[in-house]
Amino acid sequence: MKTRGDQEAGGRGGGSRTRRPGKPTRDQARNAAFDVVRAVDERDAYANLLLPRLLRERGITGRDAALATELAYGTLRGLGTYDAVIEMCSDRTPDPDVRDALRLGAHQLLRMRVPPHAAVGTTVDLVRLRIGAGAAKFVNAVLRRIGSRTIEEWVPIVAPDPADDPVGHLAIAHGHPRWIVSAFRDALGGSDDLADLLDADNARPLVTLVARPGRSSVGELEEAGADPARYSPYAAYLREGDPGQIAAVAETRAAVQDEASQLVALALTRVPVDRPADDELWLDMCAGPGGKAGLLDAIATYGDLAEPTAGAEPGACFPGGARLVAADVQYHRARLVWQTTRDASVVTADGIEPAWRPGVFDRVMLDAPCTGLGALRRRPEARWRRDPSGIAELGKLQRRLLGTALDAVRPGGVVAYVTCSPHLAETRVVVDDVLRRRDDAEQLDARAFLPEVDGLGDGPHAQFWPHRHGTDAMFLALLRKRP
Ligand SMILES: C[S@@+](CC[C@H](N)C(=O)[O-])C[C@H]1O[C@@H](n2cnc3c(N)ncnc32)[C@H](O)[C@@H]1O
Repeated sequence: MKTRGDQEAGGRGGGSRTRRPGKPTRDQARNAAFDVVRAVDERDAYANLLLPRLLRERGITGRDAALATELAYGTLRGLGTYDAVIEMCSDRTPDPDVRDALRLGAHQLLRMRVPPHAAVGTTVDLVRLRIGAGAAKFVNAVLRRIGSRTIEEWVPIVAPDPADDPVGHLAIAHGHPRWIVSAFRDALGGSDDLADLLDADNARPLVTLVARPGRSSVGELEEAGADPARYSPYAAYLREGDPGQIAAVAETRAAVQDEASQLVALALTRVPVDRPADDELWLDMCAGPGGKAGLLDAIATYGDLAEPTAGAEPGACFPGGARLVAADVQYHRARLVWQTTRDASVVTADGIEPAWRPGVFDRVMLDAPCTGLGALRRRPEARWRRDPSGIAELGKLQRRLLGTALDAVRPGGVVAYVTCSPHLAETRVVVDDVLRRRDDAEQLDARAFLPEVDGLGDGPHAQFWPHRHGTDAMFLALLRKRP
């Protein structure tokens, strides 16, 4: 694979080298994608924030914008796989900017339908202009080697043998860090769809909208071009177009919200709590930026206006008239909640040093701070930024917050413990630990409050999955304070 001749052509070696970051090339899409990949690598930029800005500023639209997006996001998702192939095809460690260009070229060669001569030629042109002639020669040589095989041929060469190391193999084959593959395998609990999950994580999620009841309707979103969703009675899928252009979204009567986020909030409102609805007091304890609070606020006020779902308990639709308090420890996030909700009382408050008296709430939503491993498909680079070292610290915070959430509900009241992560150390282990230490709470079968959704696991909690439900991998446990 590696030849000595490449050594001279490689990396920084000699030749005229000009570095002109941001200098436009005629290939605007590749230029923008390169800038995004560089910014993510060099200064921890967020691709999903930077790319739309670059496209706007440079007037890149239509097919070019779609190409830039696929190039940047696909390259970032597949970094682990591409780096393994690049290493096999290079005789030296490329400088960071050269490596980013190689990653971009590798993505085109291995996962896009770009003809090989175009993938190599355009990447070499970009490197010549942006980095230098010596680097361009090196990139040309490495990309030609990469293009000599398909991704299916490369994987068995660069990945561990699946028989010896199935997790290591999947990590390289599906572009995920090994520790995340291992955490997903544990959370799936022996089912054989781990590769499907990793594939789903590599696909761009559908834009899902929520029509907040009493303020908007799925019908209104359908008129704006969305399709009714699979599970949530308040959700609609927007297959194309900018959600910000929809009047209901612009007026915060509707919003972009993953379907599982809607369903976990809805499940909390469906648990009977044996108190007149208009006496009920609800708390969203970690509410920022306000997605779930926006839906809870509307249901608390107007009620669950959807047709009762087949299999739902009679009277399971909340009739409305309750009050919601929404809290977040960060002032700027509490402000976002205030902008999203209409009737809720919003406070900046620390859930572990409660600003409220114990035992006053009927329903508490605890959407706990977590690793966010369940939403990796939303941020292409996120999987490479996370590391497992924070999980123990987060676990301590999650346990304390769940303890104070249980303290906050009155006997007979209910707590929804939610994470946007399927990692067992953030989900079942936290719930089991907290319940083991106290005898005033019990776990309900959360699946019973989501009769419209199957495949949520063995219970009593409910675990959503991107490959099964098309949602984020959201976890829900429902805990009742014993009367
Ligand atoms: C997963 S996010 C919540 C997302 C939100 N429920 C939604 O649907 O938009 C977790 C939130 O918890 C907040 N948080 C972290 N520690 C907290 C604490 N001790 N008390 C209250 N909020 C906290 C964070 O600021 C963050 O906004």
